[in-house]
Amino acid sequence: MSNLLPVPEARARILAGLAPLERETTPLAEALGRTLAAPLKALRTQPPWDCSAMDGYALRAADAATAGARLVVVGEAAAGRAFPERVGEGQAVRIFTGAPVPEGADAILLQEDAERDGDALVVGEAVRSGRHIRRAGLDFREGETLLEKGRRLGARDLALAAALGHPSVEVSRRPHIAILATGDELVLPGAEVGPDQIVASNAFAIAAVVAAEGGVPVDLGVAPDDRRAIRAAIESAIAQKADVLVTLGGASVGDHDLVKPVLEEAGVRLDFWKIAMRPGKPMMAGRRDDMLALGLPGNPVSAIVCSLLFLAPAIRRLAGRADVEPVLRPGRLGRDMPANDRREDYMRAALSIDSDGTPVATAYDRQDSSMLRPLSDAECLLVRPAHALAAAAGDPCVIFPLDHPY
Ligand SMILES: Nc1nc2c(c(=O)[nH]1)N[C@H]1C(S)=C(S)[C@@H](COP(=O)(O)OP(=O)(O)OC[C@H]3O[C@@H](n4cnc5c(N)ncnc54)[C@H](O)[C@@H]3O)O[C@H]1N2
Ligand code: MOO
Repeated sequence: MSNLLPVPEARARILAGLAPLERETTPLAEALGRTLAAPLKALRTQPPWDCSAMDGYALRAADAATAGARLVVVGEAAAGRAFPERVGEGQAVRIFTGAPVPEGADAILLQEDAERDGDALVVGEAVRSGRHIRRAGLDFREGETLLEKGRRLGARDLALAAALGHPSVEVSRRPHIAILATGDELVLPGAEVGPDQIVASNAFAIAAVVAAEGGVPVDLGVAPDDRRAIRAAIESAIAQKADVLVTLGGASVGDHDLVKPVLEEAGVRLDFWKIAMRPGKPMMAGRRDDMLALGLPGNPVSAIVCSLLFLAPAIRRLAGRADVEPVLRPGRLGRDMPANDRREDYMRAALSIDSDGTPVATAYDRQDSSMLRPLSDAECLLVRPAHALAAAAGDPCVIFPLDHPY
C-alpha cells in the first residue's frame, strides 16, 4: 500500500514553497480584505487635545463643588471651533461633545445637571475634576503602531487606519488563482445535460473560497478528459501568470484521470500525490517556477474540504497574512464514534452548544464524498485523527467550524 502524507505535513510542504506576493499601494476605500504589507503607525494623536465627552459646560470643578453654585457663561466651544481664551474663576463655557476643553477648565458639567438663566449658570449637581473629559492621546499617540504587518483588514480596521491619518495602505498583491474543472461528464448549470452527464458544481465553491480569502479567481472553465485540452488549459494558466493553478477531478488512478501526467508534461514538478485524509486522498501538489499547482479530487466534498484545508492557507500565505493555518477548536463528541483507519477524517457534522458552553459535534450517518446536501447542511467538520481509537459521546474532539461564508 502506498504511503499517504499526513495532512499537517502536506500543508507544511505546500506553504514552504510560498512567500507573500509583492507590495502595492491601495486606496483605503478599496482595502477591505487586503493584508497589510507593512505595520501601520499613527500619523497623529487621537484625540489631539483634551476634549469634552458630553454636551454641557466647561468649568473649574472647584467652582461647581456644591449644588446651587452660580457661574457666568463667557463663551462657547463646539467640535471644530475651540473657545480661544482661558476659563477663569467663576466662569463657564458652553461646550459640545468633541469640542476642545478650553484652558483653565478641568471638568464638564452635564447640561442636564445645570440650569441656565441668561448668562448665569446654576449648578444642579456637583462635579469633580476630570469629569467627562477625554484626555489627549486616549485612543492612540503619534508614532505608535496600531495595526501589524500581516493583518487582514476588516471594516473596523479601515476606520482605525483612516483615524491614524492614512488615505492609502501598503498591502500584498492579491493572488490570482486559476481554476480548471476536468471531466467529459461535466456541463455548466443551465446548459443542456446529455444522457451521461452531470452538472459541474465544484468550481463555484472553489472560486468562492478564493474570493473569501482575498484571492482573485480566474475561471478556466471545463476541460474534457483529453490530454490536449487539459494541457491547453494549463498553458493558459501559465501564460496568465496565475499564482496558483487548481485542477478539479482526474486526480485518482482511473484510465481517464489525466491531470497528473499532463501537469508533469507541462513542467509541473510534483511534490506529493495522495494524502492521509478522508475525503481528499488523491490530492496532489507541485510547482512550476513561481506557480503552485494543486490537483484536487473530483468528488465535490473532497474538492471543497481540500480547498479549505490547503488552498485557503496557501492564499493566505501569498496574500501576506500572519495567520495562515486553519483554525481548529476543541469540542466534544455528540455520539459514539468507531476507531479510525490511517486517513484523518473530516466528517460532516451538526454543531450544538452544551450547557457549559462547549461546542458539541455530531457526525452525520452518511459521509459519502459525492454528497453536497449534507455538506451544505453541515455546521462543522469533525476531525478524527488517523488511527483514533473508538470514542464515546462526550469525549473530547477537534472541530473545524464552517462559519459563514463557508
Ligand atoms: N481504484 C480507486 N478508485 C478511486 C480511488 C482510489 O484510491 N482507487 N480514490 C477515490 C477517491 S478517494 C476519490 S476522492 C475519487 C477522486 O477521483 P478523481 O479526482 O479522479 O475525480 P473524478 O474521477 O474526476 O471525479 C470523481 C467524481 O466527482 C465528480 N466530479 C468531478 N468534477 C466535478 C465537478 N467539477 N463538479 C461536480 N462533480 C464533479 C465526477 O463526475 C465523479 O462522479 O476517486 C475515487 N476512486
Ligand atoms: O478521498 Mo475521496 O475524497 O474519499 O472520496
